Amino acid sequence: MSGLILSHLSVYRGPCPVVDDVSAELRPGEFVGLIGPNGAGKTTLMRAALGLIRHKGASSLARLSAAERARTAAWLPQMREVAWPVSVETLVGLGRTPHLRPGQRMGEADRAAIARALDRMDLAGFEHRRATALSGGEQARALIARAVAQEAPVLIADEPIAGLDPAHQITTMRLFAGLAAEGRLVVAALHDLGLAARFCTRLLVLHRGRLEGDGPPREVLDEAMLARVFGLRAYLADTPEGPIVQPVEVVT
Ligand SMILES: Nc1ncnc2c1ncn2[C@@H]1O[C@H](COP(=O)(O)OP(=O)(O)OP(=O)(O)O)[C@@H](O)[C@H]1O
Repeated sequence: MSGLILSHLSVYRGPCPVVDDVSAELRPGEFVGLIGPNGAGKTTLMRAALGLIRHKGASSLARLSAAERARTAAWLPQMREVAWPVSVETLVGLGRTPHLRPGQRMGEADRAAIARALDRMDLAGFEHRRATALSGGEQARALIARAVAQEAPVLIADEPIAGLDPAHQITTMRLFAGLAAEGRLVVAALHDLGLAARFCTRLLVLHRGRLEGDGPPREVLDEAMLARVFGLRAYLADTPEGPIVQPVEVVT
């Protein structure tokens, strides 16, 4: 299975880097949470890692041809609006495109991958619904299902649980942790520090474009970092269910 190696990755917007010299080796089997305040550079870092925008330094994914990259990495962008009035099954089926030759019809394996992804995102029974007629959270789940149906070795997701209800946030985080446990690399930008701490195996902290922390959640999420990077005071505890990180107050 593939990982992702970032080497001195920088992205400039004008004279200023919004991603500044980021290096990291992300391995198969990891569920990596990319955390940082608004504007820290998370989306820009992921897009550069995928080779979607100009950057300096290197990303192992950006070096692949477009066809190889589509088979290697599934990408779930931040914007979740579905524009086409197709069925949910057709939408999720688009995730299989990298596996098909031009003009090739989907086969049994593709249909099974679509059914698995629908089931994992709690969308069984939605197959024939029009995607544009789903609620915002249901559309978000259908788009996650499309990315999951790709069954690529790497899944990169920008705020995948934004807009989902609490139960579906947890099931999605559990699904991503399960995909990582199967040997895939999952990278997700996340704002919910509590869920990131509980489900991710590793957190990368981005602050003003720079990597300010990298390691297991309970090593990375300490009082000093939360105050400095997020301007937060949080309740931190270890429980049999995993770590609890609950923001309590803004540090002024
Ligand atoms: N096309 C662009 N042109 C100029 N500046 C940009 C562009 N896209 C992003 N930026 C700037 O780059 C910085 C990083 O943006 P980015 O979207 O990567 O942040 P983010 O960490 O994903 O934020 P959020 O949590 O709000 O989604 C921000 O200051 C943003 O204003």
